[in-house]
Amino acid sequence: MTQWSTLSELHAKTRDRRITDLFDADPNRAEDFSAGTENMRLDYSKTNIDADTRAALLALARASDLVGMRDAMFSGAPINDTETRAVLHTALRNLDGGPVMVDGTDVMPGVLATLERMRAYAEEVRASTITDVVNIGIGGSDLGPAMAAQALSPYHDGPRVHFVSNVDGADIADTLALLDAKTTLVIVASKTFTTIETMTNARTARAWMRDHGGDPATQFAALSTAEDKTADFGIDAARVFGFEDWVGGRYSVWGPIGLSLMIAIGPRAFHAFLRGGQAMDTHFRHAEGAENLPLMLALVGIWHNQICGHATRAVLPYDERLGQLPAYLQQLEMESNGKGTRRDGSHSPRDTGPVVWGAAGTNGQHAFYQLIHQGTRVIPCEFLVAAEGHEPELAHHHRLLVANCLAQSKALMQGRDLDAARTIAASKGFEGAELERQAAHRVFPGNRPSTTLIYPKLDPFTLGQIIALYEHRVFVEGVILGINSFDQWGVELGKELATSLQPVVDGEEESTDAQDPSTAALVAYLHAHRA
Ligand SMILES: O=P(O)(O)OC[C@H]1O[C@H](O)[C@H](O)[C@@H](O)[C@@H]1O
Repeated sequence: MTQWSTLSELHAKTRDRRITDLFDADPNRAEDFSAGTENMRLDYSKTNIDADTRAALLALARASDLVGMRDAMFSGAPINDTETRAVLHTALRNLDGGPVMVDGTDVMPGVLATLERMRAYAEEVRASTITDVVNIGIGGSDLGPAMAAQALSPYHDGPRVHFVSNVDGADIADTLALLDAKTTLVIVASKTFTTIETMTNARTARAWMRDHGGDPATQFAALSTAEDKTADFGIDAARVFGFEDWVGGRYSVWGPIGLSLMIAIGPRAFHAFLRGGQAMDTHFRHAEGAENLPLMLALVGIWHNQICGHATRAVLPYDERLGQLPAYLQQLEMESNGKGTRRDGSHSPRDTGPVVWGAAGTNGQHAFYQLIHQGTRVIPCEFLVAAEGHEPELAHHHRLLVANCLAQSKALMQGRDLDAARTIAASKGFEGAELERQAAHRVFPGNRPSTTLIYPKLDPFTLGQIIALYEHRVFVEGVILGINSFDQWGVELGKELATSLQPVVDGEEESTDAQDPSTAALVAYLHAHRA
């Protein structure tokens, strides 16, 4: 019997049991079903996982050759095997970890030299008259630094940073409207330096700077693997920060793509951020079985998605400054593991990466938690919360925030039964059939699973740990599912069709028979309704 069928059988046997009964049976459950590093704790005790399930999940990981794949990744083997590339974002934070070989060459001297150039340039910008930095990029060249810049706003002591990603002119127009071209630095962030949204925004920013008294020759920098293309754009090599194709876009915040973050928080804090990522790498490589945080987070994910069949997972940071974490994780998780084809070319026999969504608490409570508590679908929830905030004078806010976070996972687990609902309805003065009807609306099924990641404070080191934790979680899930988590062929078709549709939308080419009738009708509407 395979590990998958063992797990399905365990699920069939245990699906109706209450999580609260597991706590009654094991007074030590909260400890037994938590994993941690020295400063961070992942509590997965409020799930339906028991010792047998966990053992079967760990056996599944072992049978997937997780250790072999993990070692292959860290050692620079070309595990991105549809693009024949190594996967070495971990090298960007391998500050004192020794050589990392790709094709017989140690990449660490180059990584450290680029980091030193970034440091020197960041210091130069921070000491200059630059007041604002605009990072123009999209996808992995935007979501990481934008999320991290918001997460670490208490550490900002440099110029203000802004992020422009959307090709919708509204994005760049609204951003530039606030800025002085003479004191603005534009950073064009694009791994390929061909992405149409980014290049369009970069050209618009360049024209704006010229027209408003700035100097694009000195006030533009570039972050890219394509240094020839940055030269063609007219950016001096002194302000080009390169990286190699073994850094995937959605894994790139640790290197040059993090330059805007480094300018905002300073090289020391950026260094602490890298140290946090490195600490999680060390933990991931050495912590055994159930002690291993990324492994356990991944196995909880596999249990909920592939075994229990819950199609989505909600990421719910009770940390306002992690408000962009769900969007960041949407790319990290869904672009990495949202694939139906396995490494060997076969179709996956089971569902792969789940839909990831969410928003910062407590705001979500007043919007979509209704469905999480009483809807017909079960949505595993992943809570994140810090023991301490950054505003000591507002510690009472933080205590309220934490109380809400803990209350939600407790409510999801415990629910409220019909008797309790009847008591509430009776207290409102309802009687008879109306009492029964009113009570039915006040029942919470409960038994809804959640995890809680708790950490001391959202400082640069901790943020580094959190991001690396999720990166390795995605890696583990990908290995278990047999997926290459490091390519993204699914974004190609839309890009190609956008290129061929552009002249039709522009009106330079007729909409031909090659166009499906729906698209042709939409194009006709566009042409009829624009000035
Ligand atoms: O950094 P760039 O080359 O501009 O790419 C930006 C983004 O666009 C692509 O479509 C990919 O789906 C993303 O993985 C990537 O992060």
